[in-house]
Amino acid sequence: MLELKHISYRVSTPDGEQDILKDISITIPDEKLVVFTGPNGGGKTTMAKVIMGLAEPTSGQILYNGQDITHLSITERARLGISYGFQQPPRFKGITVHDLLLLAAGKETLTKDQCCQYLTRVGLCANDYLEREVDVSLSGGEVKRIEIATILARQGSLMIFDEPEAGIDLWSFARLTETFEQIHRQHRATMIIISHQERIIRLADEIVVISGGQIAHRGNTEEIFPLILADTLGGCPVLEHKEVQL
Ligand SMILES: Nc1ncnc2c1ncn2[C@@H]1O[C@H](COP(=O)(O)OP(=O)(O)OP(=O)(O)O)[C@@H](O)[C@H]1O
Repeated sequence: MLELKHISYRVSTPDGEQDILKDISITIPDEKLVVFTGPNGGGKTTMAKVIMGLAEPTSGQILYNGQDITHLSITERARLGISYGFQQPPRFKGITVHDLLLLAAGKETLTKDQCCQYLTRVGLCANDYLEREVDVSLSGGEVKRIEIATILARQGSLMIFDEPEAGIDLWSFARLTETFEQIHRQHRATMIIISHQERIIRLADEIVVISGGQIAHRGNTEEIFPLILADTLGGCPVLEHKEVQL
């Protein structure tokens, strides 16, 4: 179980202090699939980074399976089974896809068949990719899919995916959503997926709408979808009282 208690995250900007996360408390039970969604800049990625240890909260506490992990390093959290797939994954010159899968799986060897199983889940063929370097020669969508494959290879207990749909073609996306469904059905891990994609949102046990650094809404698909659909007009205080000529 993951528990965030009164988490705040404040940064200094040229315009002064800015509260990116404001007193967020949430409990995510084991084996649930929870989707964080909401408007751009709402604080979703920051939440994920705080959970993974990439950003230290200004105040509050994070518990994982009862253990206080607030001040643990990324490596220590990874050892506890927490893994995070970046919105924009890094590239590793000189490291092949096979090396990365091996590192992620924490094993001395992986057969081609095993690598193939992870890569197929994200729509990649081991024959084409295993010996390729994870460098600038790969497209954004390829790097993204390789990173997701490494998270699958890690087999952690809490997997956080940051916009897994970004840059991924429809065919690979369909396979990926099936993979999320399968992990969920087989109770293999807790998943937090940051997403704007209806198909992923519909997989969730719970949808958490994060806006303005706070949890704006929480609920299941039936409760949250109408709210998302009704809130498509947005709002801009500058334009509020003016007719815009386009
Ligand atoms: N270190 C920082 N310094 C200044 N501003 C920051 C910092 N980190 C995050 N922000 C700001 O905090 C807000 C929330 O960012 P975050 O990336 O968490 O949003 P998000 O909900 O994931 O957005 P998106 O849907 O666009 O990915 C944004 O306005 C961002 O510019």
